[in-house]
Parts: sequence; structure tokens; C-alpha cells
Amino acid sequence: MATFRHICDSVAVITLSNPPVNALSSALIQALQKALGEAIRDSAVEAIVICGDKGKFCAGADIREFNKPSQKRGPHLLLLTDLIESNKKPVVAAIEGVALGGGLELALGCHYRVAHVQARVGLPEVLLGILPAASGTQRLPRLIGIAAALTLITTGKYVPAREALKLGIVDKVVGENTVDEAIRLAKKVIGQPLGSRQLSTLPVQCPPNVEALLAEAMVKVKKQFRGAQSPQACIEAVRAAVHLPYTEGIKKEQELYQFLNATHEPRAQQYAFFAEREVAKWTLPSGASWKTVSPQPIHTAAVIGLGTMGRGIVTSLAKAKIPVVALEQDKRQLDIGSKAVMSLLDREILKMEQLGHTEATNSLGPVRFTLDYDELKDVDIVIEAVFENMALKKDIFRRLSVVCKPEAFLCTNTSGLNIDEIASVTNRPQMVIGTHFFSPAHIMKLLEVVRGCYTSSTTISTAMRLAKMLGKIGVLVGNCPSFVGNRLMRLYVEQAVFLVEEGSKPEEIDLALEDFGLAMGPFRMMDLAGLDIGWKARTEIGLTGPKLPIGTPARQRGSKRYSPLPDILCEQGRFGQKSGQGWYKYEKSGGRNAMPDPWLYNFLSEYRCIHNLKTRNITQEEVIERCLYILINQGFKVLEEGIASDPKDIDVIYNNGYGWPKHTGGPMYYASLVGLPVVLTKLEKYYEDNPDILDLKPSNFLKKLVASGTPPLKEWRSHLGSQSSKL
Ligand SMILES: CCCCCCC/C=C/C(=O)SCCNC(=O)CCNC(=O)[C@H](O)C(C)(C)COP(=O)(O)OP(=O)(O)OC[C@H]1O[C@@H](n2cnc3c(N)ncnc32)[C@H](O)[C@@H]1OP(=O)(O)O
Repeated sequence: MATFRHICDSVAVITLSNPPVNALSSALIQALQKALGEAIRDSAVEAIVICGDKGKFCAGADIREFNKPSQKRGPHLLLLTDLIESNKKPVVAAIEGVALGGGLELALGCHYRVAHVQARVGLPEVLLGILPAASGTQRLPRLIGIAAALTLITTGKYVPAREALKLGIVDKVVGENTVDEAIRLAKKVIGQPLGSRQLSTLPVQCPPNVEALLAEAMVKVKKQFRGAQSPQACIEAVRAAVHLPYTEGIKKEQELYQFLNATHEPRAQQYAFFAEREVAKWTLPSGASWKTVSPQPIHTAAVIGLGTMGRGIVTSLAKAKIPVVALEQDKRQLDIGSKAVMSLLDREILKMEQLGHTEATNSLGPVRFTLDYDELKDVDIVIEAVFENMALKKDIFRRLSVVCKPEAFLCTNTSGLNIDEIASVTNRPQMVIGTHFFSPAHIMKLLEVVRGCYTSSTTISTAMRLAKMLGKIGVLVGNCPSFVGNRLMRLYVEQAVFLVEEGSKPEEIDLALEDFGLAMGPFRMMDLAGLDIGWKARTEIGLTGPKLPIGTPARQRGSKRYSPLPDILCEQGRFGQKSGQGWYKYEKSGGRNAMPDPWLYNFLSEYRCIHNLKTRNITQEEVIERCLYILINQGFKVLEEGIASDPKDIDVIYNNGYGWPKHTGGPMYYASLVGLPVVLTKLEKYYEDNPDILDLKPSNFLKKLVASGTPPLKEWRSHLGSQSSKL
């Protein structure tokens, strides 16, 4: 756990060991306390170095223990940091890999910190719904000042070693032999006064405008993490560091920690943390799983189509150091696309240089641009990223069948087209898979990996491995129209439009859902994405436009309610931000600043008049419930149909691809927080009021769970019974 071995020349080295990331479990904290006690008492020891086993210092408190009753957790990390700091023998932290959360707090208790150049440090507690409650909110501001500490503590950002050196978090950065360097430093400082190295004793250097700084930070986090309490608590704790002596500040830190712990946020965020790691551990009903099926190596890749998605995918591959061949259909498109890719790559290089990488250019994989399909003959994987047109995609896949080597995997980046139809035109349907990237593809963490009926488990394994190589979270889902993410999203957006027909304003709905915590309300989101995209898709399948049978009622398709509002806006040339007007108006075409539009109010009045729609007062509560519960209800249907195998798959998709607030855990976790009987009763009521909105009808699976006594979320899967899985 924590071993103490004697080193020559009187420096004791204590090694933290708790694989895989040396998280501070109660057992490790106890062992560390014991090892420290021994080193302190040993008169032959004059200095101490603390390091981590296997090249990782420490990833912080053991998150798996957070739900243990506190009396069973053993000695508190906070006391340990005080014990280290007050020790008369100098203590040096040798930071390799990571020093995160409690790991960095432990290092801040030490008198000196030496870091390996590739190490990263940070206080990510805020991302787990808590705050750095082992003195991090009090020691860090004393070390690096209020502004920098606020940024780190409220964002949870990981800082690379060189930046940490500039900020003053670490004292030295080394390219190799971190522990040896720490030992050398420890020896050098034996006998020197430690006063200035004891952070708790230092004054906080406050700029004159400190209150304004804190207020500004508060405004920022309230906007950025709407509805979440931990970022605000972090600021309160830093404010305590400004105004109170250290021991009082620590009391405040503990109070705020207890307060947060009593909310649902830590549990929700910690659920989200583990869910992201669990989804990588896929299992198929056949028994094949990540453990049994090896991925094939991917040394080279090709991307077809250099539109917005293709450019991001190429950049993402280059960032993962995978050589890419990027193909376009004609010279003009190739020129435009290649320029755009080069500019994205330049930005990546700049970002890396700012983070202290000296050889940033060499850390990207090479990109070759071409018009020639023959250049694809040797690549290991192809990702097709042309626009959503089935005929075009099929043409490309036919061609790939001929050109690519037999072992090459063929992926289609689609947000909802049928993978099986695409696979069926190839000579290797078992090697075809959907890879639904999210825009911007080089930044967004989510990758929906869509298994078709022919897709082999080796192909799944390889695509999931590719996600990991790209630094993304791959979530395996089944093949159905719009897959999981967009299938749920469509109903949420449609519900928002129905609410406008019934009397809400777009901005009221956006505000209600943004206050709930969603990154962007549905109308601002539609305007950003472009209303014309959905319009084209609806025209293609005959929901509107020339293919719509004459005599179809305007607000009905089959037995379902339909709103033609978005179609009419498009007919008026209102495509959203790109045309300067959509649900909102903008300062210019391409403008970002959404302003309520009086034109829309008049238009909506006329529309309601024409369709004989009576407006009514719609509460925020109804907006949230109808928009979110219909999405959640569809989540239960997706589980029932075996399109997703576990509620956490849906939560990971929403948290990482759709701006769902992580502090509520994701839509399915949120449903469990609200209580399934409540969700069911509300859906029943809204369905009764709106019998033509068929998707409000509660799913059988939701009803089954409630009838079974509302088991906890982790047991839902076992209640699915023998459904026909699409995985
Ligand atoms: C008990 C009350 C104490 C109160 C004290 C309050 C003050 C202190 C609070 C904290 O310290 S909270 C923890 C803060 N630390 C983090 O948030 C770090 C989270 N981890 C990461 O960012 C990454 O895991 C990593 C360390 C950068 C490694 O990333 P990598 O991509 O290499 O691997 P992963 O798949 O993410 O992780 C591997 C493995 O390790 C598990 N794990 C990671 N961190 C922790 C942790 N802090 N506690 C427990 N387990 C952790 C992770 O779940 C993976 O497990 P498996 O999936 O392999 O089982």
C-alpha cells in the first residue's frame, strides 16, 4: 500500500501503491500515515520523498469509497497534509503521471514538488460534485494566487507540468528520473528553514479587486454550470481563504463539503464518472465482450468527405498520431477541405505549444490529401463522412469494397441512416459499422458506435478501440432510425415546438431548459444546427413538401400530431443562425447573438388563429416535464427494444454528446432521482391531455419497473427479460 524504504544518505522514500492509479483509499491513507510516522520517528531519516508506484503519483481520493459511511473511512487526508507540512524534516513530492484531487492536495502539504515533464496536476473534485476538501481550497490560493486558483478549482482543469511550473504549483520539472531528482532536492534542503514552504502559514496574496474577481467567477460558473452547486461552493471556499485565517478557512471548506455531500450532485457526478468508464466494457448477448474479442490493429486510416464532420474526423485521427488519407470528390472541394483541415491542425499545434510541448508539430499524424480512391488500398480503416444521402453512401461503399484490402474495416459516419442497408452493398458486411461522431468531431468526446445486423464482434472491438485511441468515449448501440441520441432528441425538440403552438415563447422554453442545466435550449440549438437540415430530411421522407399526399391535415401525420412550424420557417428562408433568422433573429447571417423576434410573435398569432389553437399559460414545470419526460420515456423504449443495453449507455451519450447537465447524472439517472412512479404518473397525465402525441404514452418497460417496486437503476437491466437485443 504505502511502503517506506530506507535510502542512503538519510532520505526515506515512501511509495504509494494502490493500482491502477494509486487512489487514496482509507487503507492507503492509513498505510501512508504509518509510513510517515515511521520515517518521522526514525532518527536516521533527515528528509522524506513521497512518490507513486508504476509512474503515477496519485489520482486522488478513492472515488469508489465515497458512498461508504464516513466513520469507516479511517484517517482523514486533511490531517495527513497537516502532519506532513508541520514535520520538521523536509518532505518532497515526486510527481509522475498524475497528481489529481487529493493527490495534489497531498503534494501541496509537502514542502517541495518535483514533476515529470509529462505529469498533469489538477483539482477535479468539482467535476465529481464536491470540492477539494483536503485543504486544496485553502493551500492552492496561498501558493498561486486567487485568480489562478479559482480557475483551477472551479473548472477541474488538468494542468501539464510545464504550465504547473509557470503557475508555481511545482518547483521543478524534469525529463527523467523524477524520484532521483526529488531525492537530490530533499538532500539539498536538509536543515534549511521550512517556514516559507509551509503553505498554510502563508498570507493569501490578494489583488485589490478581489471581491470583483470572486463575483465575476460566480457569474461565470452560474452561467456555465447552471443548476450545479459544487462550482459555487468552490468559490465560497476560496472566498474563505481570502478573508479567514487558515484554520477558519478549513472549517468553512469542511462545512461546504458536508453541504454538497448532502445533495444529490456528488452521487450523480460519480455515477457519470464510472458510467463513462463502464461503457468501454461492452458485452454482447452472444457472450462476446471486450475481454474476449481482440481489436485489429489500426496503423493507417482514410476519411472520405472533407465537410465539417470529415475535417474534424481527420483532425481527430491526426491528433491520435494515426496517418490519414483524406479524400474528396473534386479538386475544388479538396482545396477547400484541405485548407480547413490544415487550419484546424495549426490550431492544435498552437494549443500544444501553449501547453509547453516543444515538438508539437511532430506529435500529429501525417495527413495526405487525394482525389484518388486507389490511395485507399492499404489503409486499415475507412471512415466515410459525406452528407446524409443513402444513395451516395451506397455508391461509396460499393467502391470501397473494390478498392480496399479485404482486412480493411469500413465505417460510416451517419447520425441515423440504416447501417444494414449500407453494409449490404459491400463484399464485407461483417466489417461495416456505424461511427456517429459529434460536431466538432476533433473536440466532442462522444462516439456512438452502431452495430448493424451483420457487424462482427471483431469489428465492434476494433471500432471501440478506435474510440479509445481518439480519446473518445465509444458507446455501443443498436441500429434503428436515428440510433439512440438523435432518436430521443427528436422527440424532445418536437415537444418544444408543440409547446410553442400551445402558447409558450421559444425563449421561455429555452430558458426553462437552460435553467435546468442543458447547455442550450432546443430553439437556440435548432438555430445553431440549421433548420434546413431537418426540413430536407422531412421533405425526403414525405412528411412535408411535394411528396406529402394531397389532403393530409396540416397538423397531423397518420394518427400522430405534427407541427408544420419548422417547415414554414424554412419556406420563409429562416434557416437559423446561417440566414440571420430562425426561431430568433441575429445581428447578421452567421451571427451568434439570439434575439427574440417580434416578427415571430406576429407569425405565431396568425398561425394559431389559422389552426384554431387556443393559447394558455404554460408553466416552467410543464415545459421541463413534457420535454424531458418524453425523452426519458423514449430511453425506456430504447432499452426495451435492446437498442441500448443499459441505462448508463443512454446517460453517457446525453452527458457527452447533447450537453445534458452531468450533475443530474444523465436522463435515465435523473428519472431515478425524480422517482419512476412520478415520471410514470406525469406521462400518463400528459398523454391523457394530448392523446395524439403518441410518444407520451408510457413505455411498457417503465410501467414494468414501477410495478416491480421501482428497483434501483443498476438493477433495471435485469428486469428487461428476454428482449430481442439489437446488440
Ligand atoms: C472519502 C472522502 C475523502 C474526502 C476528500 C475530499 C478531497 C479529495 C477528493 C478527491 O480526490 S476526488 C478524486 C479526484 N480525482 C479525480 O477525479 C481523478 C479521476 N481520474 C481520472 O481523471 C483518470 O482516471 C486518470 C487518473 C487521469 C487516468 O485516466 P486513464 O484514461 O488512464 O484511465 P481511466 O480509465 O480513467 O482510469 C483507470 C481506472 O482507474 C479508476 N480510477 C481513476 N481515478 C480513480 C479514483 N480517484 N478513485 C478510484 N478509481 C479511480 C477508473 O475508474 C478506472 O477503473 P477501471 O475502469 O479500470 O476499473
